[in-house]
Amino acid sequence: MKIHKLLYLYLMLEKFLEKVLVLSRKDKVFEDTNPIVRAFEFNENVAHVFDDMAQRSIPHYRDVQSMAATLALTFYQEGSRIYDLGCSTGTTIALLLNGLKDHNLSNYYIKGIDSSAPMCREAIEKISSIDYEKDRILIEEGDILEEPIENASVVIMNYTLQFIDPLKRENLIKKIYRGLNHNGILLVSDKTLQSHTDISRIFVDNYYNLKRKNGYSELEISRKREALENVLIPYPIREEEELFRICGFEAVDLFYSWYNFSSFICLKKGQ
Ligand SMILES: C[S@@+](CC[C@H](N)C(=O)[O-])C[C@H]1O[C@@H](n2cnc3c(N)ncnc32)[C@H](O)[C@@H]1O
Ligand SMILES: O=C(O)C(=O)C[C@]1(C(=O)O)C=C[C@@H](O)C=C1
Repeated sequence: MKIHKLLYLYLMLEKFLEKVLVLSRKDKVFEDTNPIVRAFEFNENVAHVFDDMAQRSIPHYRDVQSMAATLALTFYQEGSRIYDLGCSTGTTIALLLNGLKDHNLSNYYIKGIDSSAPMCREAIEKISSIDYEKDRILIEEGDILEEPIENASVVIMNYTLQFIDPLKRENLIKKIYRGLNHNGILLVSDKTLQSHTDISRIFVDNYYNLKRKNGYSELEISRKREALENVLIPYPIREEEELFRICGFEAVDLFYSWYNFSSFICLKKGQ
């Protein structure tokens, strides 16, 4: 066989394998071919397809990630720690790492914490393809309610606070406030409620339209809604802002908002 024919076959095979890999990582957790999930969990099945799930279920996921990384780099203090609480597959950490490298910052320490072992494995695999000093990043399987926060200039908690027992949220935010250096920030993204139920309903309708547009069926949408009941507990935006304020943050603002999803920046002011 001629060499160019062999090369062509090789390229076709590579494309085919790429497609198989992408398809195997497609979120089918709530499809009718799979057993019903009663209560949503970040288990092996979810971790394996989480990147696809997040991109198709979280509005403007990539934009929020990149805005959070930009803000983190703006407030990062040389020699301090950056925490990613509920780091899942390490997407934010990978972005941060690339940003720190672009800015020639080398004296950093990043800690990603997640209570799901399969998520931690995915995160470790994702960042393994990036060149960095190994002792500058730690991905730890642990409970963010238990883990200490120390010498932090940036704490990121994207789409994680919504999964924490509401009775434990205040202590967690107070602990983060105490662990932050002055002029440090907490970035939080969550699904939120509006101040009036009529408006909340319309925003949720728009959210489900986005899921339909992103390829989820009615069955997948309703199965996931049921599985998330009492697992993901959203707060009204004003209440979430108030929570950050009563825990000490002197300045609280939105850095991103899309119908029923909001991203907050909370600043611990200087002395
Ligand atoms: C929606 S995902 C977060 C997504 C991720 N931050 C991102 O932006 O791609 C929520 C994560 O929080 C983790 N989680 C939930 N409760 C936790 C806890 N108490 N301690 C640590 N991780 C927790 C879950 O295992 C899950 O990986
Ligand atoms: O509320 C929903 O239906 C979602 O799918 C949202 C959401 C989230 O915001 O974390 C829930 C679980 C997954 O982690 C991805 C997206």
